[in-house]
Amino acid sequence: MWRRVASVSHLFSHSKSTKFNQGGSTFKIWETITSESEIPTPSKGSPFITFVLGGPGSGKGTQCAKIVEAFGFTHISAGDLLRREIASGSAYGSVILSTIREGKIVPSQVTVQLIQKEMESSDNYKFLIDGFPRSEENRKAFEQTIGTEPDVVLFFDCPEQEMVKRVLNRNQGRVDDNIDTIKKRLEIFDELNWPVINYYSQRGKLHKINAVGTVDEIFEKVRPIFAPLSK
Ligand SMILES: Nc1ncnc2c1ncn2[C@@H]1O[C@H](COP(=O)(O)OP(=O)(O)O)[C@@H](O)[C@H]1O
Ligand SMILES: Nc1ccn([C@H]2C[C@H](O)[C@@H](COP(=O)(O)OP(=O)(O)O)O2)c(=O)n1
Ligand SMILES: [Mg+2]
Repeated sequence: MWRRVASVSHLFSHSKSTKFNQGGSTFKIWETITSESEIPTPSKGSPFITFVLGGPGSGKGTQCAKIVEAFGFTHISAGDLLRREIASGSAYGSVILSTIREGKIVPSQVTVQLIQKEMESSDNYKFLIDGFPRSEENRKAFEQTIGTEPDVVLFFDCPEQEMVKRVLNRNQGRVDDNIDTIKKRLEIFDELNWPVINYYSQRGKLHKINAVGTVDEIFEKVRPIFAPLSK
């Protein structure tokens, strides 16, 4: 079991918006991306954290379900937590809903606090954090609040055309699964996610996976990454 001692209940009351400052650069430095990083050995005294990155419809959630089944992780989907917050009628629900509908990113303080609550209430120590961090602001807020970096970062690399096709066929009644919002989400992904991908690539933590193929074919590329872990 993993529990963090410090409280972050101050986050909402002290939260302030932070402007993204990417300077227009997209950091598409493929040469630095490795898929052969060694994964550290997990220990039950500290959390073992995997971030799962990829554009909308790249198959993050689908592959997370397979990883949970095979390797016993707890799946924390940032998008699911935000949708749950909307459905619960929380004070932040309407802001979260309009942000998601516009294809934008919810302020990091909100998302990180929801993730932290999930981690703290889990008896597991192996976490898959899906759809997070989506920006450098997300990444830094997690590090500052949780006080740790991920052990492994997966990046599902999928062509835009394929992502659009999958999202339009997803059929889960999501407010952001329509062509207008998808276009905005892809633009924001391109602008804000690449710096995060580049950051973890440089730190030797990134595993880039070609996300085209059947679900099982893709999982066979994921499996060896976690093979050193037992369930
Ligand atoms: N390899 C795949 N090939 C075709 N469709 C897929 C594949 N993986 C997932 N899907 C489908 O594409 C849609 C998006 O997948 P999902 O896992 O929700 O992606 P993400 O979480 O990255 O947005 C879902 O309807 C899912 O069933
Ligand atoms: N770190 C995050 C994750 C999701 N969100 C918001 C914005 C995203 O477009 C929506 C949906 O995210 P989700 O991960 O469920 O979306 P996909 O599975 O990639 O299609 O939630 C966010 O603001 N910050
Ligand atoms: Mg998803």
